[in-house]
Amino acid sequence: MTSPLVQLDRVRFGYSDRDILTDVSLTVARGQVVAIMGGSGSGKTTLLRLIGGQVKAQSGSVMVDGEDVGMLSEGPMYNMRRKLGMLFQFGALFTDLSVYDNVAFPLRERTNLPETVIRDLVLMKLQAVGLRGAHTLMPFELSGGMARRVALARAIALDPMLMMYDEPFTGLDPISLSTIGQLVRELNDALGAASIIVTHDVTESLAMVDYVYFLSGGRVVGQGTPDEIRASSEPFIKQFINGERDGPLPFHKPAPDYALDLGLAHD
Ligand SMILES: Nc1ncnc2c1ncn2[C@@H]1O[C@H](COP(=O)(O)OP(=O)(O)OP(=O)(O)O)[C@@H](O)[C@H]1O
Repeated sequence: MTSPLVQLDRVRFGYSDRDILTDVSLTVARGQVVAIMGGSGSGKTTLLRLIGGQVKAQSGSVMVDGEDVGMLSEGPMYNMRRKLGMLFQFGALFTDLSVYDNVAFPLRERTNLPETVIRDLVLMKLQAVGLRGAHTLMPFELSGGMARRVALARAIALDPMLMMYDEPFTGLDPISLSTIGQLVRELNDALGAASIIVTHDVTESLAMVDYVYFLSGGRVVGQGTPDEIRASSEPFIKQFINGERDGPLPFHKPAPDYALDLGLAHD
């Protein structure tokens, strides 16, 4: 059996004295699309940053394509990052560059390919997201959904082996949202890559991912295939799936007594 493309083993990470992830283990196999879900501030984006090598685990290991990301020196780290594609919620396009030049940007920055080859690659990537016909447009001429698709074409320009998406569905109308969801799946399969999606969008992601991890309190508190997740009786997973405001994940952050805080309490 080949080793997983991404493997986190008992990872602990915190900012200064505050632990964000206390003990996280997960794997992403080649070909898989995996969703990471969890409440706000549960450390989902931090997890992507650990995989991308922007931050280092304080204990445990983060392996990507057989390499321990926390141990890489500058050169090997650069080479590893070159194999990653990232698309963030506000991964804005360069507003003064055309759609074409936005997608060409990483190819010009990171390769020595001649312009004729870059042209073919840009048009192929735009074709893959259905926007070859929009290559002369400027970002201000695009709808939100189109802009997201161009950003997606730019993120896959270098044929990454691992795509990471942070809230790719946020702020999109239902049609654009499902288009992006299907594209994430199609591009993953066409590239022979693996993809990790951080999302709150349960319905959309269960329709297109292979596996889901739920994060809470610095740990993985639930995991499974979409069918297993839908059938789960775990209170945390049910709260998430049903969009219940209160449950194991409390709506209220711990706070002083309300009446006391409002100055209404009497002795
Ligand atoms: N650079 C930083 N320095 C200190 N604390 C940080 C830093 N970045 C994030 N945090 C804190 O770490 C915690 C986890 O943040 P993270 O962005 O990983 O959560 P998240 O699950 O992605 O949240 P959301 O769904 O709200 O985006 C948050 O409480 C956040 O305030």
